[in-house]
Amino acid sequence: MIEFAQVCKRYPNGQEALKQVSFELADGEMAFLTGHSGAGKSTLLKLICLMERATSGQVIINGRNFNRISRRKIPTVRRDIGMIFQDHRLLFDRSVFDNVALPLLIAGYPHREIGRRVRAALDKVGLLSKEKHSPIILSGGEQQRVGIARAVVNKPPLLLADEPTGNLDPDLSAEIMHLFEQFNQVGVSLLIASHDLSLIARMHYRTLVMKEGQLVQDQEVANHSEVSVHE
Ligand SMILES: Nc1ncnc2c1ncn2[C@@H]1O[C@H](COP(=O)(O)OP(=O)(O)OP(=O)(O)O)[C@@H](O)[C@H]1O
Repeated sequence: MIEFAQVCKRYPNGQEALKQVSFELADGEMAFLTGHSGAGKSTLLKLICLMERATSGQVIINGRNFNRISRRKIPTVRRDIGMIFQDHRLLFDRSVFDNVALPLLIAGYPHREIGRRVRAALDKVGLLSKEKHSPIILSGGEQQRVGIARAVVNKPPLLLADEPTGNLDPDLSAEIMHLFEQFNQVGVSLLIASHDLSLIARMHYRTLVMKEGQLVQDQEVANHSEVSVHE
């Protein structure tokens, strides 16, 4: 699903955010990405959703070489990737329904199909009864769930989350993680960037650790082995 081979990212100001990063995430796998602030987690996710381009190396997502995707094709490619942010980036002057419908409107889905899919997504995150509300009156956890419904509404095979529980208390964070696990159980691949080491430890999933732009540890949970990438 995700393949990084010797990926480097240097921003125009000279900052080297990723240095020779290589890893693979299999179809249907769920993994965490962690590391200190500035380690390169967001940059890595941005390369996967084509918000940024690699300076060198290969980024291959779902069999497609992202180095070769033209600007014109970016919106089409992004439809296969759901993105969840810490600040959820909801439109407060639109209803919950309209926020979740946005990706489908942009993709040109027919009206009736939009209604059906939005309600299915809201049902999955437990917010069907709030479709007419403005997100501004919802709690932080509910707002995050609206963001998740928006990310999954067109059923992408891959979900990326950047600090999805950053503003939430432990119970709400666990709820959001449980939702992610449910998507994973039906075959969705997930890569979740998080600072929350205690939450990650409780979850027992593969964890990629970044430090100063390098992938320094790839901790597989299945066999409890720890692989040090850079000795
Ligand atoms: N658009 C940009 N232009 C220049 N430098 C950038 C840009 N975006 C990020 N950086 C730098 O690249 C490095 C990696 O940043 P990145 O946001 O990927 O880290 P992060 O691990 O996600 O950090 P945090 O946990 O604080 O979000 C940092 O030194 C950051 O200052």
